[in-house]
Amino acid sequence: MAPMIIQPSISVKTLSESPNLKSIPSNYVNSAIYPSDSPTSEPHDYSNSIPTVDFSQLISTDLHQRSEAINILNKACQNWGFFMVVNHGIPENLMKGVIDGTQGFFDLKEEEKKEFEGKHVLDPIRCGTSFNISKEKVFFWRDYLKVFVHPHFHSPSKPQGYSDIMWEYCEKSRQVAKGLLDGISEGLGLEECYLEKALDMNSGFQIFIANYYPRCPQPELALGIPPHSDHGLLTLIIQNQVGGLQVQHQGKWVHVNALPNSLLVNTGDHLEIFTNGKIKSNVHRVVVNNTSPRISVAVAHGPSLEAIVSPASPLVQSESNPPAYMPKKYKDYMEMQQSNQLHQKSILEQVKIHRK
Ligand SMILES: O=C(O)CCC(=O)C(=O)O
Ligand SMILES: [Fe+2]
Repeated sequence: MAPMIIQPSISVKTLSESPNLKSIPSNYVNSAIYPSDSPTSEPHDYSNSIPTVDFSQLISTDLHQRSEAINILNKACQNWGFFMVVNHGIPENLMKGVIDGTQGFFDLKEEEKKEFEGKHVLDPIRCGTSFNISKEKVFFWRDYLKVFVHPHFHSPSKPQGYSDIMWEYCEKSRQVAKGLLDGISEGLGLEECYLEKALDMNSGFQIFIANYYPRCPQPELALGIPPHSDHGLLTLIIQNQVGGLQVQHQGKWVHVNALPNSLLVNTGDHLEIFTNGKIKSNVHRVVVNNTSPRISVAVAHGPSLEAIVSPASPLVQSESNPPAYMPKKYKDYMEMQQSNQLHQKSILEQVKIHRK
């Protein structure tokens, strides 16, 4: 008998909890549509070479230590677009609290979660399943909650205590993102605060994305999130000890084995635009498994939604290195990414200037 088709009006968490689910519905089979994206292509074992940035060195008053950390950070951005951050100062129990609160959110009843469903991609609180079910033919094995947390803080009213913990975590996460962006600015030969000022980071857009990837009976056929890049500047990710994130490096998939209590950091499309391609946004995906549900929280940091972003003028030269991206309002870019299908760097391609 052909597997049933399920319209995802319910969460994939609820679907995965249905008794005797031995196979996935056919409209979750990603391998049919994107065979090259499918998790069966073996990840490359580069995991031990993922760069690590020591945040305490980056903010050290010892100039030698700081310049060494800036060097590691900038190489990581240019060669990988991905790195782990240790000694970041975010308390372990706060990170655990965020993950526990997120579990509590996804454990709410379907009717309770419906309250936070949202209608439009610019609604400040939105939960759902897959990425964009109105555009997708095949769905992803993932439920999400997306909340705008800066410059105006929003949060779902349930579960109890989640809002406070989200607020505290997002504040701390912004401090780490600022330290990293200052270091990136300096590494590019700009003033430390150049990027912060140019992109009006005091009103910077910060979004809290909680992801739930349930156990999957046929993990080799499904995907948690397809290969994509994030829209902002930097995304900071934590997870519940369960792996699944893979990053693309030199054309190969690398499985991320996170160091305990580290933050996982991705470069986003706006860092690529701002640096005129010197730093590329990282392409990553999430694979699922048959044994343990995975929870991740990705907090993305971007320019002000009103900022019109183009390559930074000190990083372009009209003759040798002309601007390679068209100016675009960040809000319009974000809206475009969220309203389409998520696939590779398809939105960035639309602002790229192709010269002959
Ligand atoms: O779950 C993860 O580790 C990554 C999630 C992700 O890529 C995203 O939310 O954009
Ligand atoms: Fe992502």
